[in-house]
Amino acid sequence: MTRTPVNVTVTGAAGQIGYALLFRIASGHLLGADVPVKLRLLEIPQGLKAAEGTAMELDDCAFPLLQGIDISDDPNVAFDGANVALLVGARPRTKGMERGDLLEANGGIFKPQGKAINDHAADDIKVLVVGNPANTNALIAQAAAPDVPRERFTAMTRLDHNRALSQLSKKTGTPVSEIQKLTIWGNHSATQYPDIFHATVAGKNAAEVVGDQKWLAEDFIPTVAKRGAAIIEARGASSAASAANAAIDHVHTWVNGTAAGDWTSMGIPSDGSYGVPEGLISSFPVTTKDGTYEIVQGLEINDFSRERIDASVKELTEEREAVRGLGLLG
Ligand SMILES: NC(=O)c1ccc[n+]([C@@H]2O[C@H](COP(=O)([O-])OP(=O)(O)OC[C@H]3O[C@@H](n4cnc5c(N)ncnc54)[C@H](O)[C@@H]3O)[C@@H](O)[C@H]2O)c1
Ligand SMILES: O=C(O)C[C@H](O)C(=O)O
Repeated sequence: MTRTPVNVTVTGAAGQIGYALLFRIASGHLLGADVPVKLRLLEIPQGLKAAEGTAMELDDCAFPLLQGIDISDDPNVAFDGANVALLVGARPRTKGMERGDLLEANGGIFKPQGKAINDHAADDIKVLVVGNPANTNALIAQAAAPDVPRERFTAMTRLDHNRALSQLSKKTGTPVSEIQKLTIWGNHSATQYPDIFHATVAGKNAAEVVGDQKWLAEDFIPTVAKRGAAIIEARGASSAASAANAAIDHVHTWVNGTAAGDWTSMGIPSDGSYGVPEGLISSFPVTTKDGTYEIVQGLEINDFSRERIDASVKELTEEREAVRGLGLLG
């Protein structure tokens, strides 16, 4: 193994997603079975001891690809030389907290982290924001990193994409491996729109195979969009292993490419495609190749889809206005 190790920074490393994520990164699932990695773990001071415990366990796995683990509570150290950054740590919403308070609290995390990425990360840095509200946190970090190409800041909607695949698989009795071209549009929130109109199930149009608009509107879309809340209700904690799995999928696809004839969903800065205001970090159908991505163009958007995409984009626009009002975008 002669390759230079890839530096992967993970924030919130001592949290539950961090615990589900780090072992898979170290075993080669993020970047590939032949790519050595160095882990940089960022935590707040209270989280450092638990992060050290996780690092001890990582050592005890003797992963051949893992070439070092550094732990810090200083973003300038943790992002130094980072090639991939997974921003997982965020301020959760607590009782009595208004949406504006949540955005402001997260601004206090993602603005300095964006600046540290700007000042210290490697030139090829790729950023995935997982911590909620993921799309707007990504926007805040991006705004604080003017020297980094803006398309390197992405937000995670791959968990929603995977949830949609699984629901459609169950409904149609088709393995997920035979479902392609699903799309999540908009925000990683209850307003997101999982779109099956362009999807195929064993090569046939998914909406036609399902043939049940009522199921689509009243079952599929709310089940996918509210799945995060349903998991919290059932587990007493938000999704962790599935979120970590989706983060692995997101970066792996970004770096290694989408399969021919398929696409994935990523929260990315809009270029104005499909009427999504330029600059919003919104989920789109994308293809990836050689570490870059492109929005799938030319899809026909019917009225049913248009209404739902617009509703989610409206929410994103309001979030952007709120953080702009808090001075977090400049
Ligand atoms: N986008 C998605 O699909 C998706 C899915 C699931 C969860 N999430 C979000 O991911 C985030 C993390 O979830 P979790 O279950 O791991 O939470 P958690 O509370 O178990 O862990 C969060 C960790 O982040 C750390 N942290 C807080 N502020 C930090 C900072 N400034 N720098 C570094 N670390 C910091 C905390 O100490 C904690 O260890 C939450 O915001 C959650 O809502 C997103
Ligand atoms: O943490 C949450 O609020 C839910 C999470 O974003 C999820 O989709 O599982």
